[in-house]
Amino acid sequence: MNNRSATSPTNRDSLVDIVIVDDEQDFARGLARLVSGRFPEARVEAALSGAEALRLLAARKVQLMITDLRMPEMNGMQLLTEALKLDPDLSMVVLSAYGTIETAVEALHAGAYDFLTKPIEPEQLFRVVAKGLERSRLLTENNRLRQILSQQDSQGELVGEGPAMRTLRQAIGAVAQSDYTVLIRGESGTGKELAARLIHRLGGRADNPFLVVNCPAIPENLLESELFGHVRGAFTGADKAHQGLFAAAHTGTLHLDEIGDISPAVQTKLLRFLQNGEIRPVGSNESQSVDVRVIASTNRDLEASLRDNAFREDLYYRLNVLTLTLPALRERPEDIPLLAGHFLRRSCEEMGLAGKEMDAEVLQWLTARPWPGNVRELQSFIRRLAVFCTGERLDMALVRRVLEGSGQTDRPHRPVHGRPTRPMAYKEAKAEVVHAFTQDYVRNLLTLTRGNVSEAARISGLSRVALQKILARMGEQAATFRSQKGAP
Ligand SMILES: Nc1ncnc2c1ncn2[C@@H]1O[C@H](COP(=O)(O)OP(=O)(O)OP(=O)(O)O)[C@@H](O)[C@H]1O
Repeated sequence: MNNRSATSPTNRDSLVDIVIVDDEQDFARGLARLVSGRFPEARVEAALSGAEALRLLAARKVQLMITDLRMPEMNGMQLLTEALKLDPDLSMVVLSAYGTIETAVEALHAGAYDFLTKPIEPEQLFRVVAKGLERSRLLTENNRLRQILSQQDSQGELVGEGPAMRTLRQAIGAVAQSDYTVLIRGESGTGKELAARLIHRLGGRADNPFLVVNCPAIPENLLESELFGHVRGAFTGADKAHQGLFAAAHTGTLHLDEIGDISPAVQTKLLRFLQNGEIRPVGSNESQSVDVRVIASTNRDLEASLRDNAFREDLYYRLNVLTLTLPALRERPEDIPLLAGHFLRRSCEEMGLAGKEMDAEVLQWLTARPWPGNVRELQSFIRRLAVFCTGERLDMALVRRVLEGSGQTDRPHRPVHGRPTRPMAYKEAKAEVVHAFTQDYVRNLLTLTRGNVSEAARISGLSRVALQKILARMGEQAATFRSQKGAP
């Protein structure tokens, strides 16, 4: 019997499935009719044996199964066990005419969701079915969220199908098979950390720790003890011994991000580790061996640092065993549509929104932009578009709104002429010019200081906080400027 509800076939995916299992045909059909009358959104089927119920279950997603306990061949308890093996999320309700409360409790222990006793009282039946369907809806929602999270975990994928990305993926695969030190080079936001994670994940250390240290983010005098640890009393305030990141990454991988920024003292210690696999905690006379693969990355011109004696040559050669260079996004514009689509899908999933589409014009515009902040900048721009898009399509009007909101324009470069762009009130005109001047000034200053906000604050006489606020209004990050060429 197939008690379809009135829902049209095109809506079948939104139907919920309920199966009623009883060897008494009339009873099973009667119950199915009763449930289907009350729950028109459900497709209710009767199965006359445990085997038939399992076949239905194997063929499609069933939300709720109501089964009699006493049946020939496979009884209700056996069906319960087998059904939950096939689908642990299934809401199983057992029915018993003869059972005592013990049988019901036994069924609950075996994983049944609820039980009902014969003769069935319709209101009680409807309550149990409604609760079971709600449970099933929540489990489905949970699974959806879990899936999104696991996709985020495996965000590992380096998106891009152009020749540069293909070559890079091959190189990553090859490098992952070895255990040598790797140096990843590339401008800020090109995916160096992503590449480092991928090397770790594809290599023999995948099940062991992967730790990342952003070297410039840790004050210079603390970096040494953060990396190598310290003994108690090593310096003022060291009232406890501290295990460093090298020890914590033992058997795994340590990603040293922005290696070009480390002090000479840390360079020396790092070199010692790369030469003999030993570290010495600050304040200790004893070295200890650790098994760590180092993946270093930098957006700096290390060769220039060598010439300026800011970076040790011997360390440079130790690090430079295997080098990967990540291309800037403007060098591989062919990947922009794919990346944009990928980030749009992910943003919509993260915000629980239905999928959105991008107008061809928007894709063209995105592809023509220079993206000085590389993939990171593209990613945050697409996120902003997704947040502000109220409909299903991302069009150029939305792009312009989002740009205006962050004080940018859709023209790639806007020269400041010191005069307003259209007839307007004095106050408004002045605000526009000041706004444009501030943006150009801050961009210029950060380019010159290579993204160093403290130095930019010192030169400009603005506070760091004020500078950060201006940057936030511009939708920029200081890191974006680290890789750009500037004087000196
Ligand atoms: N090819 C890519 N595919 C998908 N996402 C990417 C890709 N490249 C970069 N991303 C994303 O862009 C963001 C920036 O990447 P990542 O942090 O790896 O860059 P980076 O080069 O290490 O930057 P920085 O030098 O500033 O530390 C991350 O969210 C990352 O997931």
